[in-house]
Amino acid sequence: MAKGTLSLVGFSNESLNVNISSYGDTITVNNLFNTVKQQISMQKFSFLKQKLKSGFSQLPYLVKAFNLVWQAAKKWTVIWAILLIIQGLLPVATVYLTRQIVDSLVAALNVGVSQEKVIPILVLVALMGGVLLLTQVLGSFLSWVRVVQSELVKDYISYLIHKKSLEVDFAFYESAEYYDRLHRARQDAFFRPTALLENSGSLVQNGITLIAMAAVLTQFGVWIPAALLISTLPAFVVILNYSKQNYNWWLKTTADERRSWYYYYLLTEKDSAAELRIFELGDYFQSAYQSLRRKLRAEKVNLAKNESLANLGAGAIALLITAFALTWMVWQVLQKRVTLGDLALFYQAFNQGQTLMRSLLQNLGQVYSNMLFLGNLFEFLELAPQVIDPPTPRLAPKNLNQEIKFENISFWYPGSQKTALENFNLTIPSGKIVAIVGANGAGKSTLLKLLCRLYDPQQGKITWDGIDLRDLPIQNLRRLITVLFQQPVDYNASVAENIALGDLLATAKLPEITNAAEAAGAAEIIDRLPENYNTLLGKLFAGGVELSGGEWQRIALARAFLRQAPLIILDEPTSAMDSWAEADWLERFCHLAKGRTAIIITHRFTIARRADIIHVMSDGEIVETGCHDELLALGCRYAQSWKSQMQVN
Ligand SMILES: Nc1ncnc2c1ncn2[C@@H]1O[C@H](COP(=O)(O)OP(=O)(O)OP(=O)(O)O)[C@@H](O)[C@H]1O
Repeated sequence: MAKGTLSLVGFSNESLNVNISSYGDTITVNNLFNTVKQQISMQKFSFLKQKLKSGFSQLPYLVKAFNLVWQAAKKWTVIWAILLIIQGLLPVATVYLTRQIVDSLVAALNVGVSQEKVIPILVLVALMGGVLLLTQVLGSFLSWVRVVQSELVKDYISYLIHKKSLEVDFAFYESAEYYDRLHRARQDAFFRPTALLENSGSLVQNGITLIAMAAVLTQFGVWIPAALLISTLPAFVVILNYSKQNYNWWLKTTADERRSWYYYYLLTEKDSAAELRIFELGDYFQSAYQSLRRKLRAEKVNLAKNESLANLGAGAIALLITAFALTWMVWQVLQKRVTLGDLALFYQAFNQGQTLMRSLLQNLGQVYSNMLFLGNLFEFLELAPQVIDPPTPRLAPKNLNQEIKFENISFWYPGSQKTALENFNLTIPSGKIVAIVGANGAGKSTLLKLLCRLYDPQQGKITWDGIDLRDLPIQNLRRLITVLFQQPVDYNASVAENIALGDLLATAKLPEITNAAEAAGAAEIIDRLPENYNTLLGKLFAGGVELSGGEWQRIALARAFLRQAPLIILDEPTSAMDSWAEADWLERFCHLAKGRTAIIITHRFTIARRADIIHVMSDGEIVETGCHDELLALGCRYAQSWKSQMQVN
């Protein structure tokens, strides 16, 4: 086939002529432009539609934000709205009074100054003074109202964020996405709703003043309010554009921002202070922080520079239009078509109108920007947990009478490819001490998390005396269990409070607290403290006393023991204890656990040997079961590990 060349030989608005030379024909593509134009306008239209759609999609947040502010500060919001309306009308009064004063002065000067003429002028001046004073007074009152309102809103938002943080699944805390969301939700959330309200308020207030000013200006020509509007449009486009750009930048940099916070935390907190010194990691993390900040700062500064330049351009256009309108008005005065009072009124009204228009558009831009940011807060507040109460819960048992059963459980952590437990079966008989031993990563702690319903298994079920755990109200189930976690929390509070936190429902008295401390082997440690049970623990607050790892562990054990739950789960309860303390503790524990069911997850065979039943776990499966002697006789994993631990000891 001959190769053809394609050349453009001419075009008009309506048609395009294309010559395909090898065929010697000139093909006129009639109405091609029309089609292209249509397509462009369609594209423009759909772009505009998209913009409007994305703008409108933020609108529900406006309603939600108002609702949030309303819930937080009803009375103050009403006062605020009334003040705004009054403040919106006051500038118009000022402009009118200015005209009256100038015109009365000109008239008085023309006919000669007399008492008759001066008194009304003085009244007008006094009125003007009154209006200005009222503006000041209302302004001050309004700023106070805003402070009250925003403090109430801040606290209400904290409440909502805390409530949601407690409500979401435990799994959320293990995803970076959750932290990004939380970071975004709380970073600006405290001031955005009030800012949104303030912007909307100013929008209304400025709107009222502007409409009144526009009405005043219309008497000099309809084109003047139109010129006002046009002069500020470029600024509006700049505001909208940069609000979106700033927001997108903020979204994009959340992970980097969080990482910089993390470095900041490592550099300033106690948890990392020792390692940073010993391994000389200070400079390393400081330079990591600085380089991240440099990158973020450069991007932010660049964005701000472009915004300033765009604002400068928009300001220049506004200035040109103002100059034109003023020149026209001066010309009108010279032509004696308007009075000097009119010129004063015009100047004031146009000037104020332009400032108002700019701030009105700025308000609109800020409303838009605040809505974008608030979207994150509302998205966060809408996170729905998966581990929830059943629609028709079963009556929660008071005790464990028969057994807990893991039946064909398969479980993998959200986002993980590897199954932590596969087709897993286990029975925990009531009233027994059951030890679970096994290598790191065998799945021991996972059992604990499933039992407390921090997660639900993907397959199979766990039953409590035959009742599926998912059929019980979560809170009731958790009240049946007391847990000592592998890394318990060291609360910076008094010893008594640290222990009492184990069961707030029981409002524990000192005798119960001391009993729990005795059982955990913590009583002697507490007796040595300066104020015994009233001693403040931790170094976060003045006067606090620091404990060793093992001492903290015993306080946490006491907290777990305080809760009179039928099931006790202990995850590595003696990992921070010396062997003497461990033997002593074990004695007490076996006594305390009598009549209750206990699951002890441990690497220490000295603990495991005291259990009624020992399960050996490996790779998410139970590989051996029996009491200590039976497992030794079996001569497999347990027996080998026992021997090697005994040799080491
Ligand atoms: N939050 C998590 N997300 C993804 N995988 C996890 C998570 N927690 C644990 N795993 C994985 O699940 C498996 C079982 O972990 P688990 O913590 O139950 O082990 P373990 O027997 O308690 O170990 P250790 O004795 O070290 O405490 C491991 O392979 C671990 O890597």
